Amino acid sequence: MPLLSLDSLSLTYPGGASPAVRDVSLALEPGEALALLGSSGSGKTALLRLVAGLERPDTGSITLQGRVLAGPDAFVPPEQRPLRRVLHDAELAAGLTVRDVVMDAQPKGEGVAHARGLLALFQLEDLESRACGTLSRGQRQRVLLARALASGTKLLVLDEPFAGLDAGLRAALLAEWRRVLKARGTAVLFATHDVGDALAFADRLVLLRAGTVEQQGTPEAVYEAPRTAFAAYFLGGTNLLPGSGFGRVARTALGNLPLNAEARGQVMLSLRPEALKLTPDTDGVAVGGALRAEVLERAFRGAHVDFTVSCAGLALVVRAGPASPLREGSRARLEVIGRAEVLEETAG
Ligand SMILES: Nc1ncnc2c1ncn2[C@@H]1O[C@H](COP(=O)(O)OP(=O)(O)OP(=O)(O)O)[C@@H](O)[C@H]1O
Repeated sequence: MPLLSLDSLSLTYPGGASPAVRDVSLALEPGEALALLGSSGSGKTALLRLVAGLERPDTGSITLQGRVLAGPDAFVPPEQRPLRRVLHDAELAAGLTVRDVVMDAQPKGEGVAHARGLLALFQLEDLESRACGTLSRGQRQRVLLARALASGTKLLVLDEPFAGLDAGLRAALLAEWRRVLKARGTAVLFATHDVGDALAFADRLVLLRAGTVEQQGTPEAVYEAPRTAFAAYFLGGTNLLPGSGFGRVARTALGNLPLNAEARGQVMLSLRPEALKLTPDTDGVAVGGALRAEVLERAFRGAHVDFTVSCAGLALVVRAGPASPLREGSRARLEVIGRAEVLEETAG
């Protein structure tokens, strides 16, 4: 049985032109980390507020551990819901020390060793005697997370939990925190607009668009088989390419391409930037299955470079290693080295 289930939830804010949440259904298993992923205004916070009991749904129901928290005939107020939340309005008493905040949130009987373990997890040991009012935003966020986890709750509801944490700390914290949540069997429902955080931290993700579920599944499943162009673009960018499917292959402007699924007739394909390979074309002679291309733009992104190239009448984004010698105006050879993903929609 799922720990938490949302069934056909809808919410329109008073004065709202359109619903913030429309007919959303999802389930969270015990110990699972589920990301609500979406751009600004897609309904992530509204969904978390519904689960926390800070909003009442217009229709639909919310069930936690078999108990209906919200529905046509039920509404459990926020303070009686067996979950911990860290939303944007979360506050910390300015005068309390970091250690006291975490100690106060622990179940009775847990001692200072338990609190220190949590402080260490969130790299707060050096700050344990500091008053909360003197902390930076990122430090406060870590205290809020430690406090939420201290209670031993089975469900955490978190809005942008990693916002305000710098990249190094974020990567270390994400991995370590995930390990601890798994060991404790704590489930997390968290909102993020950051694809990297969702892919790294979540067991499953729910992609939201204008209050509705665009697609849900494991990060791998959604990344490898996006159903729509929106999903493909949101999860890491892509190239859209029309084609004509005949089984596991489609005829396209780039030649016959292998597909991730069966397709017949006109199809729209998503071809990831990493499914394409560029090599410098020094002698102007096309070899093998390579196509001629010209580099229009080069965007250096640290770990990789994104090239926009012109090829076969298309503008394509191709990802390459940071050491690639290609520059704007370079001639190149382009090869397709990965599979194209078949989208459900036929228009881009
Ligand atoms: N109190 C409110 N009154 C009216 N409309 C609201 C209210 N709060 C949010 N909305 C609207 O509901 C929709 C969903 O908002 P929500 O805060 O859930 O988005 P979000 O995905 O969390 O965005 P962000 O990433 O910017 O926080 C938006 O169109 C927003 O303008």
